[in-house]
Amino acid sequence: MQGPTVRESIEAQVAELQRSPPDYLVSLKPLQVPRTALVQQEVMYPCPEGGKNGPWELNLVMRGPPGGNYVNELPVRLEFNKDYPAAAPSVNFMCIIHHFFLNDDNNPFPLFYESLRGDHSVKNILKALYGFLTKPLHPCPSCDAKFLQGGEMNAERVQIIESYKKQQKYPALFDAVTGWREEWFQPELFSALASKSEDALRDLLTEEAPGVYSFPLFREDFCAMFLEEMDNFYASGLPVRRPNSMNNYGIIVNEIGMERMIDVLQQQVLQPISALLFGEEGAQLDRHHCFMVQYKPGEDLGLDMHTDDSDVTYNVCLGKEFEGAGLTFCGMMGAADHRQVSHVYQHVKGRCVVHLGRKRHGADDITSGERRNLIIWNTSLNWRRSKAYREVAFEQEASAPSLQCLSYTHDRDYGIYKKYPPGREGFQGHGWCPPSSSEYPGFKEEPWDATE
Ligand SMILES: O=C(O)CCC(=O)C(=O)O
Ligand SMILES: [Fe+2]
Repeated sequence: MQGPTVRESIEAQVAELQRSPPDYLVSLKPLQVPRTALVQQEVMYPCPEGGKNGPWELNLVMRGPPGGNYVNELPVRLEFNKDYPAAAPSVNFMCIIHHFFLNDDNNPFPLFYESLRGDHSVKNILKALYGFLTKPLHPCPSCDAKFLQGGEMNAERVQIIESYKKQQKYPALFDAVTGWREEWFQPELFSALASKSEDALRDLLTEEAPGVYSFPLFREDFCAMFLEEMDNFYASGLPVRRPNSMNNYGIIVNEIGMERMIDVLQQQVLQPISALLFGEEGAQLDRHHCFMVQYKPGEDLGLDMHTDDSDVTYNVCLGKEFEGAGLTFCGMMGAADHRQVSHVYQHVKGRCVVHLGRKRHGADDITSGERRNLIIWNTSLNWRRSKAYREVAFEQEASAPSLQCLSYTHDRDYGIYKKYPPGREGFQGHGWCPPSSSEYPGFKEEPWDATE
């Protein structure tokens, strides 16, 4: 007689947990086969139907102890493979969390897995995770202090979100249980998604340039409502987290309570489009960084050429009225034409542009009015683990870069061609691009001490 399969043994544990969940478990989804699997360091997709040999993923939501620093709902994913239970599942926090014992990818330090002492039952892992949210993994004065510091950062973030709950103008924008309303979307997009037809979706996509697509996303009244909510947050006086070091204006919407709502948008709307357009990078979107940028004369005007720390980027224009502010695209990071201009996209309110994060792009200066765009940087766990992601090959550039594609934050030859924008002179001499093996014939590096 055969014993239970790995899958059956995990499912039996899930059923038991559903029957008698610990207090800290908020919800537990059924075990499922992920969209992608990593085979021999390459992303393979889709996972074999039925998932007889794994991998499997278990998605759950839990919280830390009452009165502690992790009282918010925390989505967690456990990834199992066929070597379970000998091999522990990998644990991923699928959300923003500040915790000293998590690495940059939100995976617990190896010490966490050691603390399981070989007991890889789901129940024991959840118990250990609850402990992880309660006390330092490694008690010593230095770790105690860093654990507390991470915890306080987390609690401060949660506190801002909680305070804003009472002041939201449009609570529907934060209600991930009801989710995204049909009337917020451009009707043709909603119908294409509802039909689940790839052809219908494809018909809505305009290829603006190689690897750059646009499609109708939000209705104008939704854009207006969203902007009103952002202005309402600014007026609340609560601290605003800026999108990145290059933006003095704008806001990370995941920091004001929209993170779970963006999860829903990612899975219901962005995922099918990404899978259609970008078979590897977009096959399985797992996490996101979502923010609104804003530009107007007298404030930030545009954004230097760059690549995003995103696998698939969605960028939708919310308004208001403006002139200038094109989005200039160049080549893919590492490609011979990385710094050759490819296309200048003109934003249209409600319309979304989608591209790989590794496509070099920059926002041209606005000349009048005000522009606000909502940007979603999507990342894929398996794509980031793959060899293709980790080992970017840099080809030799064929010729000098297009002037529009030069980046003062990235390039070693910016000053050879252009004057640094006022206040940005300090970047001179700090560029890394192109790497020395990729220089075009006749490449000249700007000197460290050149002034203008
Ligand atoms: O302003 C835009 O439309 C693009 C901004 C952007 O590329 C970014 O924030 O990464
Ligand atoms: Fe960008």
